[in-house]
Amino acid sequence: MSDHANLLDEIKKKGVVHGRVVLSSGREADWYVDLRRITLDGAAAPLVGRVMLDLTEDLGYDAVGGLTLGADPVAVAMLHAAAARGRRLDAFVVRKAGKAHGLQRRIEGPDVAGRRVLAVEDTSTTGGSVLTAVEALREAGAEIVGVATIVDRGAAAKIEEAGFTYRTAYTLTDLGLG
Ligand SMILES: O=P(O)(O)OC[C@H]1O[C@H](OP(=O)(O)OP(=O)(O)O)[C@H](O)[C@@H]1O
Ligand SMILES: O=C(O)c1cc(=O)[nH]c(=O)[nH]1
Repeated sequence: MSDHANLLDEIKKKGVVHGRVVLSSGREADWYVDLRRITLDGAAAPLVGRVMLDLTEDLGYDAVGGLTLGADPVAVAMLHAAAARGRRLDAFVVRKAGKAHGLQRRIEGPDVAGRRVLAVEDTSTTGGSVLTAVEALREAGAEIVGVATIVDRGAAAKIEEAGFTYRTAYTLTDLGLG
């Protein structure tokens, strides 16, 4: 089976949780896609790196990251998958709020100013989190080549309306939830 098919199996097996939940936006839902159980899973995380690289390879970027925490292991998986392919890819972490001590950086990691970057998320429902990351990246002087998620939970229109190229590895229909 392909990496894409294997990762879909892993998400269905380990990531989908049924039950009443409150989402990041404050909305309520009857199921949750817990992608941390995928991006931090020793078998699934390497698939995440390769699938997300394959999905976005044509966009031409040399740094990847997004709003902590969901985006962090996605970006790190991509960094390692790229290294395994002989390609240099840096990662960064966008803090939810600026830090008051130390170097007081909002975006941690190698500098993004003037670089072509990809903004990632594990999943996106309203697009609010990833668009917050994109705003911080723009303020820091990065050029955002696109936005990519593992699972789109309904944010595609909002992200595209904001003017970004948007890619997702899986839709809710792929997961049997659409
Ligand atoms: O598209 P949105 O409506 O913004 O929702 C999606 C966000 O929700 C989850 O993170 P969460 O806010 O739970 O925070 P965490 O990553 O710190 O756990 C997920 O990782 C996305 O970042
Ligand atoms: O909208 C969210 O907060 C959200 C939905 C979901 O399915 N998974 C997740 O991690 N966050």
